Amino acid sequence: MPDLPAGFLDISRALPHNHPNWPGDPPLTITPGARMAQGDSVNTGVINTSTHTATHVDAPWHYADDAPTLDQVPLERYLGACLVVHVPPGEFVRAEVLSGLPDPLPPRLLLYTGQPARWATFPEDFMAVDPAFVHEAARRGVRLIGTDSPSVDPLTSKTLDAHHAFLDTGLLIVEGLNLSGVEPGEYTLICLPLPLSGVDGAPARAVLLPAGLMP
Ligand SMILES: N[C@@H](CC(=O)c1ccccc1NC=O)C(=O)O
Ligand SMILES: [Zn+2]
Ligand SMILES: [Zn+2]
Repeated sequence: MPDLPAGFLDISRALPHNHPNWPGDPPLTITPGARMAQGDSVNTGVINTSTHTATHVDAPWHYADDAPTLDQVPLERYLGACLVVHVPPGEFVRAEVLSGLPDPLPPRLLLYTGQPARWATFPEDFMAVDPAFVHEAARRGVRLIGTDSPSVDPLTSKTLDAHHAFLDTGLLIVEGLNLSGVEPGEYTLICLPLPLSGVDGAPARAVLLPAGLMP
């Protein structure tokens, strides 16, 4: 029984107990609740997670105290035409990656930087995004950028220059995608953050559909 209909791709990271998170953030935990084996009428569980676990979206409030929380971001921003781009190795995703790509670009850009499908430990060595890339993508019509990295800024950044470029341009961020095995090209993105209110972001289930299946 296939997980998804033909042509659909799950680009979400699996969420096992103790999934590693950003240094200082607790890992995802899934702990038992009720157990039928102990006489309860049902089995239940309790999930404890960072808003930034694995595949997740950042609301602008994550990086600006006067910016929208997740419930204030229209869901349609996470749904529709996108372009998956394979990025050459390096420390930062640079604007040169966009040369040779269509102008205007599709409204959503998903960056595959080579991150594996599973993080056994937190990937401290990941590609961040150069703020100039964000500005050039915005100039060419992009409204959302997703990455397989756990952040658009380097692990040790205190100034969060990339996040602030997203704030300045109004682009949205998806981090921790699982783009391993996804061919470059045009698709339709369905990215559904948990409907939490008053938060800085949320874990999301993201899939790709063949291009054109949605307006
Ligand atoms: N995925 C997050 C990582 C992050 O910034 C973060 C996550 C949890 C706790 C602290 C964080 N950042 C800096 O302290 C992000 O880049 O948006
Ligand atoms: Zn994040
Ligand atoms: Zn972020």
